[in-house]
Amino acid sequence: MAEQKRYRFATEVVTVDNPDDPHNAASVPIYQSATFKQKSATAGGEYDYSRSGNPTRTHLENHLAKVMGAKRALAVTSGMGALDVITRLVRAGEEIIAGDDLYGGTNRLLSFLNKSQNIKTHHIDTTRADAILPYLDPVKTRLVLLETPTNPLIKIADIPTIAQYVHDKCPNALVVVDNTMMSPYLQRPLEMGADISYHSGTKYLSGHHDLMAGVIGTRSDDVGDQLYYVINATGCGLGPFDSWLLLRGIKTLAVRMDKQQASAIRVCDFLERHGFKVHYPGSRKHPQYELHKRIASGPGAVLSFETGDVGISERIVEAAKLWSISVSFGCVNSLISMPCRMSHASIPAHIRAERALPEDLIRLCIGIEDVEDLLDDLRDALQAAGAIDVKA
Ligand SMILES: Cc1ncc(COP(=O)(O)O)c(C=O)c1O
Ligand SMILES: N[C@@H](CCSC[C@H](N)C(=O)O)C(=O)O
Repeated sequence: MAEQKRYRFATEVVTVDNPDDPHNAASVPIYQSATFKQKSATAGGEYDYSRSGNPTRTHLENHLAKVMGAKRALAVTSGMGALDVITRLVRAGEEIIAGDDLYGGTNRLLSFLNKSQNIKTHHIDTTRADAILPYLDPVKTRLVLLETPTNPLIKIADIPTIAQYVHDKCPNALVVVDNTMMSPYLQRPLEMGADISYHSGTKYLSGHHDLMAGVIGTRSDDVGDQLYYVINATGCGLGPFDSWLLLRGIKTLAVRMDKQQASAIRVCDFLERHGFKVHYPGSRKHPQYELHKRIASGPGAVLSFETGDVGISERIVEAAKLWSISVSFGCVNSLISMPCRMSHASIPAHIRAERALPEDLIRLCIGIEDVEDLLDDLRDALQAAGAIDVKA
């Protein structure tokens, strides 16, 4: 059979294959059904029960596998659900290695696994690839979990080098990359040696903050089967309506990201010109600017910055009008937040301090509004909070 022609990402992501539809529906239908009838007691079809599989979810998963460059993709009810499924491949007594800057909910799940199942996580500085070497144990290490860029300090991990170290020393360990902040449009962990790449589909993949979803991609059939087993056993597969919404949302990923990223570069430049310390891999001042450029095709649209004073940061966030005060990112609307008070509040204050997470940090998620309006609103908020003097 002739090989199917592959197109560039922006074409592949908007082209959802649906060749078997009896009516040639242009949009994949929502199979809003819990059960599927059988022809006889013994002749089961492809689907019997939506926990085990649903045609809308299958379409989504096939499409995700294509755009992620995965052998198999699986869709579940949230990003945390995705990590829960992945960590169920770890047994009591085995170990995880993860970053020391990472999403608060991820930190919470790793702490829970430590307390409830004796699965210890070593938190290391993932900006230095060789920092992992002393912790790699061929018997104990089961998962190496990387966020890059990290949430919220936007630190970069060298995925290919770390994956090489792990696979050389620990053949049974899986390298897992949380690719939420970049999306498969900008960064492709499975092509750089990661075994599993996962996303909070709540963010860029869907793009509109109208659903919760988690997405897991793997380049191994065996790992895919193990993950599917957990999803069916625990019942966290994504429902048909949310699968449809995600399938619809993902079609515009490339255009959204191009626009959001272009505006984020402007916002970063604006903040740096006003003297703020900005964390953004699109800035030449970012200590890992070159590394990020090697492993990703763009800096994305999330940045954080420091003001030097928690009170000033609170005033900035509260003075913004166009930027909604909200957790999450990846939405078409622009968001502003204080991670230590919001998305990362579940990390105990003393651990935030140990890991040097600045309490005054403000995180911005840049949406698709007119960038001049975003800059005007940010300028007004900074001015109202006394963080800049535009007349000076
Ligand atoms: C980097 C990152 N990974 C995973 C998650 C978890 O995703 P969800 O909220 O969809 O469970 C989040 C945020 O929630 C996140 O910021
Ligand atoms: N109350 C939630 C907070 C979710 S934060 C969502 C997102 N990942 C972000 O970084 O903003 C919780 O406790 O999990």
